[in-house]
Amino acid sequence: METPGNLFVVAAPSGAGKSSLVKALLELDSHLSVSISHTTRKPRGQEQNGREYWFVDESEFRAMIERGEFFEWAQVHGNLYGTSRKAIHERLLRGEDVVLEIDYQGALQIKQLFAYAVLIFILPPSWDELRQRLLRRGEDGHDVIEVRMQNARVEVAQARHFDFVIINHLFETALFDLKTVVHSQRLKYVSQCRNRSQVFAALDLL
Ligand SMILES: Nc1ncnc2c1ncn2[C@@H]1O[C@H](COP(=O)(O)OP(=O)(O)OP(=O)(O)O)[C@@H](O)[C@H]1O
Ligand SMILES: Nc1nc2c(ncn2[C@@H]2O[C@H](COP(=O)(O)O)[C@@H](O)[C@H]2O)c(=O)[nH]1
Repeated sequence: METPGNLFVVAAPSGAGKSSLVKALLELDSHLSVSISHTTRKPRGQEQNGREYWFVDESEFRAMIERGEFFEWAQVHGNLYGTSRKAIHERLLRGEDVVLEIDYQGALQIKQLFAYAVLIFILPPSWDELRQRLLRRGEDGHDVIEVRMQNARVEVAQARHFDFVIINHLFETALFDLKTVVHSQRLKYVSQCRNRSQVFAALDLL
């Protein structure tokens, strides 16, 4: 069996720029792929089923929970989101590196399962800039933005549980920081291999 690939988890308050950073990272790094989550949220304008998310209704999502199909799931901003086993298990087993773009609750669940996962938290430079980014993105209405701004206070307080914190002020600087974290983890990879296979064996994932 290959040694399981690296698992990177990127979390941030909504609007801090994690999707933009991960997208730019994927364009630079062909060894990395992103996990597609399931959500009960309705698709935004250009979003497509199976590209940004697998969009499902609540009964389907809850049936997946019952069947134990998620590595992690959480309620975020009033909707359900989860990472299915199917989304990442095979790829990790093939030794591929995978990045999850999920909230802090999911990130902490993943760390419990995969101790070697690298948790990265993206911070906005200020509350004001966070609100401006949500407004400029133009995808969410006023009420949704207010909920996300309130939740951001709770989310940012969790940054201390993460392995790395990156401030996304200048986009190119933050992208450089993210690339550096990914590369440094790959350098550590060899010493962790045995431990990693043991984690997979303990979870009956082999
Ligand atoms: N460094 C930056 N400076 C200015 N604008 C930025 C920066 N990074 C991202 N943005 C912009 O901020 C907006 C929010 O970014 P993005 O959608 O990537 O956030 P997110 O954290 O993934 O949010 P969500 O969790 O809601 O998906 C986008 O319009 C993006 O272009
Ligand atoms: N715990 C999980 N959180 C997830 C997952 N996929 C996305 N998310 C987080 O939800 C919010 C809102 O996302 P949006 O696309 O509606 O703006 C954001 O923090 C995402 O990171 C998941 O599978 N599990």
